[in-house]
Amino acid sequence: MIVKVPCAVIEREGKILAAQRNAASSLPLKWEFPGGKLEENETEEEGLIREIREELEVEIRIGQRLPLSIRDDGWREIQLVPFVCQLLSFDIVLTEHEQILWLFPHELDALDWAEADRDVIESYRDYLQKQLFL
Ligand SMILES: Nc1nc2c([nH]c(=O)n2[C@@H]2O[C@H](COP(=O)(O)OP(=O)(O)OP(=O)(O)O)[C@@H](O)[C@H]2O)c(=O)[nH]1
Repeated sequence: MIVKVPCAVIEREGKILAAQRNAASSLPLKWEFPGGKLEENETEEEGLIREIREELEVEIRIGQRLPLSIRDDGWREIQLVPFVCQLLSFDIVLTEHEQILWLFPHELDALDWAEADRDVIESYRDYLQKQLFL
């Protein structure tokens, strides 16, 4: 079974939003990019907008799609689909996560990320590097 999970690399003033999963979830207290599994007939973008509303109660604008990061759970393949995003509203309310942090890209490595997210961080840094030469 393949499970698509769009997630948001949310940028603000040069920093990125990192979110800590709650203690009762799968991958408890691991850090991730907010997002979640798609519902039936949703596009990746629709699903991501819905998840960010549910989890953070904010609106986002979706930008560049980054490469998939794939994780084999044993019984399912999680395909993490990251998008670079901007906030359109700023009053974040955490409904599911333990806490969030805004970190500069070089600070991200210090957190205990979900395994699939390490590749996302790499892809995001590549993306930033390319932006510099546009
Ligand atoms: N939202 C999100 N999920 C991630 C990331 N990295 C990663 O491995 N995942 C995994 O992708 C799945 C996303 O599911 P979800 O957020 O919609 O819901 P969930 O925790 O109830 O899922 P689950 O109980 O099926 O594991 C989870 O299994 C989660 O562990 C990430 O950066 N963001």
